[in-house]
Amino acid sequence: MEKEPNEWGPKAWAHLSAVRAQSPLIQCITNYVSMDLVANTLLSAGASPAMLHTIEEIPDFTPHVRALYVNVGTLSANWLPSMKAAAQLASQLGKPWVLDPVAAGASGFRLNACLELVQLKPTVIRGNASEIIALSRASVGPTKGVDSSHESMDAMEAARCLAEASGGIVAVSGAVDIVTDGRRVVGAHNGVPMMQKITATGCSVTALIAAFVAVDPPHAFEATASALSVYGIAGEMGMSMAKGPASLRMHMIDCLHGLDQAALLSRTNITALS
Ligand SMILES: Nc1ncnc2c1ncn2[C@@H]1O[C@H](COP(=O)(O)OP(=O)(O)OP(=O)(O)O)[C@@H](O)[C@H]1O
Ligand SMILES: Cc1ncsc1CCO
Ligand SMILES: [Mg+2]
Repeated sequence: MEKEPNEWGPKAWAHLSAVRAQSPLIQCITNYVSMDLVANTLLSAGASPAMLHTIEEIPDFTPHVRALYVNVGTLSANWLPSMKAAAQLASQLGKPWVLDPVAAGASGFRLNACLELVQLKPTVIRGNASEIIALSRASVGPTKGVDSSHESMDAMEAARCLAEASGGIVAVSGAVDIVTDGRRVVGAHNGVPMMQKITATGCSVTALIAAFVAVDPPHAFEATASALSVYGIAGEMGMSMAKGPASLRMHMIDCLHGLDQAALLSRTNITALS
């Protein structure tokens, strides 16, 4: 899609600059597969990650974080109470929290866990198309597990419904990243297909959304679209040096760390979809 010059480049730069200046502390209750890439993505963006998940620590630690990130990727029954307790406390304290409903439709247990977490009013939910469709319909179904079997555009209506039902922002990643608050819908057109061949890039962009929302809680919609675009730009710039998924992973971290204003302003590609 042709890029239109608009106000999104400066917004994305303002968010990234604020993360770099403030280094917000982000509590991450995330899956085992993603912990390393999530922490490195947050650090390279300028945020401060902490992977604390045991329930005993939540009353002391969660009040000090700027945002909470909950990801159900390697869910087990003994982790769910921590996720709920941290989400509940974050909500009570007026802190943003962000949900990644990995493989939401893979089992009844996982779907119910995600629906219970949605009841705790996440500021943002970011999933791939299959995850957002499963969550919006509250249905367990044929699934490719953590990967999507739908295009992001197929999930636009599901995303809008879920945003209305949850009262938060919903983002669907894919070739076009869709962001909606139930009324407005924008698409972020950055990124490269090879990002799907690196495990936990989705988990990592959700964590980046938490960092961007942490520095601008009143504008969670804008912060979410900005984070998706910035991560996509790191992918585009990294791809020009990469030989495959493993080196793209490394170059993306470097590019996110080094991303400057000129590159960001010229590459940010966010457009209205409704
Ligand atoms: N076809 C594509 N073109 C460009 N960028 C893409 C494409 N598909 C995915 N991406 C980007 O890759 C990142 C991960 O999105 P994806 O939809 O693969 O997440 P996911 O399925 O939740 O991944 P994971 O579960 O492995 O963390 C996002 O930043 C997204 O914008
Ligand atoms: C592969 C995988 N399995 C559970 S979580 C995860 C990381 C990508 O979502
Ligand atoms: Mg995912």
